[in-house]
Order: sequence, then structure tokens, then C-alpha cells
Amino acid sequence: MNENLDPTGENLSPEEFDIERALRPVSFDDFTGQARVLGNLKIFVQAANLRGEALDHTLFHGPPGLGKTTLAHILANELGVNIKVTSGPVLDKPGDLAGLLTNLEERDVLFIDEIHRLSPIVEEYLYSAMEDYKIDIMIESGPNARTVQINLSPFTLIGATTRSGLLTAPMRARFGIQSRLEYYNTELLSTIVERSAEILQVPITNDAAIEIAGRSRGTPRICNALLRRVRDFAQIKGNGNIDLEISQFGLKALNVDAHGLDEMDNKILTTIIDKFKGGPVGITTLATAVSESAETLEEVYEPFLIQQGFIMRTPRGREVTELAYTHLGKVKGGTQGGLF
Ligand SMILES: Nc1ncnc2c1ncn2[C@@H]1O[C@H](COP(=O)(O)OP(=O)(O)OP(=O)(O)O)[C@@H](O)[C@H]1O
Ligand SMILES: [Mg+2]
Repeated sequence: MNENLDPTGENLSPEEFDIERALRPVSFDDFTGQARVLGNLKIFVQAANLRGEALDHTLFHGPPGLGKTTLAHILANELGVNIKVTSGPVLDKPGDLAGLLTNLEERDVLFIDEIHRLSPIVEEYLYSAMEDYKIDIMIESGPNARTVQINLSPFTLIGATTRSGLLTAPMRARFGIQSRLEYYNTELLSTIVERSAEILQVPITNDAAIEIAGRSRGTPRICNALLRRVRDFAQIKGNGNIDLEISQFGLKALNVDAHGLDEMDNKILTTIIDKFKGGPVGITTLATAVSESAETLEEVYEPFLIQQGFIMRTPRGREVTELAYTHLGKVKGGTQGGLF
């Protein structure tokens, strides 16, 4: 796969990680898009600030790279409080969680990334903390061992997940605020590209920003990654400025698909067309055929393909649309004709 397009951002070098940090919006005003979600959050934060209370526990869900972690930091910033950051797989003992919770000051934010990956025992421990701001801890050991209940400062838990379907119902029910982040349209992404270019101090034309935005799979993390790569092309092959020509040159060299679809997206479409005659095909069968988990297909890949009109979800499974055939340069019924 083209690692520049990795929507998870897991393959970033330390240097790129620093750049990504510099590009990350820090306040509501810096944040582009997600207007409905943002509008609500502004009200909830204002109200919590006015009353001097902790913000309700907040859950962000949606595909990778759309701004969940960014929003968690923005919320802490706008609430004027500290944020402690951890993640589901890291918290493997209730003791680890107790340490974090007891160190929170009033109204602080505890951010748990990948919250669907908490162990059941830690998750259960979290319930009373979230609900009553109380936890039980075990003191001493052997015959003197006993549990005491400690009061916590009122705090806000912010959870983020790409796999909301894997969250347990009791966990989900404890979040007073739940926001689903959506893919960004090209116009919003081009605003983000222009803002990032300004921070990186590289001049960019409007049509170049739109070109990069249109190939970013609806994802800010990808548009920033593409901008960084195109900037390299502009510096080495051009005069340092990013215009339409150099961005098209760079994107072509990077092998970026015209729609910004990545290798897995194309594999999914090709598989449905070639192996399942365009569908319908059940999600589990499809998952096996492309060697990916059904959950990841459903929560990471499929939403974008549906939103872009490449796939339809029908009662009998997934079907590709005409657009998918055109995009891949395939003829409908072509495989079928070859088989019989
Ligand atoms: N609305 C936005 N405006 C500007 N930049 C954004 C926006 N949303 C995200 N970004 C940029 O995209 C990058 C990825 O965002 P973020 O890390 O918040 O995604 P995420 O949803 O937490 O992804 P993951 O599920 O992989 O953890 C950020 O570093 C930030 O620079
Ligand atoms: Mg994140």
C-alpha cells in the first residue's frame, strides 16, 4: 500500500509526527468542518463553563483521521482544563486506571483512545467512576486486605473509537454526548490544505489545494500527508511553490487514485466485481475474500465507498454501482461472459 495514504497515520516517522502535531487545530475556531457536531459541542462547553461543572462524558466515533483525537484536545482546551491521555489496550489493570483517575483535578479530561479495546474488567471498573465519580480500591494485602471507596473529582471521560459497533451497550449508555464524525467534502478539505500550507509556509494556489483535497479520501490526515509529499516535489522539481501542475505531477508520481481511493478500497471493488459478479455479496464472505475483518470493512472502508457512491448496501449484501465499473474501467457482466 502507498504509505502516504495510510488513513491510520500509524506509519509516520518521528519528523512527520512533529509536523502533524503542528498542523493539529487547537481551538474550535481552528477546526474546519463537522459543523453540526461542532455547533453542539460549543453549546455544551459554554454551558459547562458557565455552571463550573465538568462536561458530560463524550464519545467520538467514526473512521480514522477525521479528527477524534484533535477534538478531544480542543475540548480540554476550550474547557480550560488538563487532559490525560491513554488508550484501551494500554489500560490492562484496574490499578492503572485508578492511578489515572485519582490524579484528575476537578473538570479535567481523561481521554481514552480505542475505547472499544478496554478489557471487560477495566471497563466495569470505569462504570462507577463515570456514573458516581467513585471507585473502590484495594488497600493492604493478606488478611488485612480490604476495599475502600474513594471519591473522585468530577471529570469528563472522552472516548474515541473507529469501531463503535464493538462498544458494549452499558459503556455506550454512559456517554451523555455522542458524536459521529463524517467524511469531509473537497471544499472543506481544500480549506484545511490551505491552512496547513500556511503553517508549513509553502505558497499554494487555490486550484492546487482543491486538487489535493479531491484525492484525500475525505480525510484531513490524508490531505495533510499528500500536501507534505507534494511540497517535496515542489521544492525539488519545481520552484518551491505549489501550483496545479506540480501537484498533479506529484500526485501522479505518488500513484494516488483520482478519487483518493486506496489499495484496499480498490481491492474491495475489484473483488465484488470479479469474484461476485458485482454483488450482492454478504459482508463476511467479502471480508474473507479480501483478507480483512468484517468489522474493519464495515467501519473503516465501506462508509467512504458508500458515501462516494461506489457501493450500495442492500438487504442481500453489498453491491457495486455503475460508478465502480467506470472507475475501474470494467464492463458490467464482463466476467460472467468469460465464465460461461
Ligand atoms: N477538522 C480539521 N481541521 C483541520 N485539521 C484536521 C481536522 N481534523 C483532523 N485534522 C488533522 O488530521 C490529523 C488527524 O486527526 P486525528 O488524529 O484527530 O484523527 P482521529 O480521528 O483521532 O484518527 P484515528 O482514528 O486514527 O485516531 C490531525 O493531526 C489534524 O492535523
Ligand atoms: Mg485518534
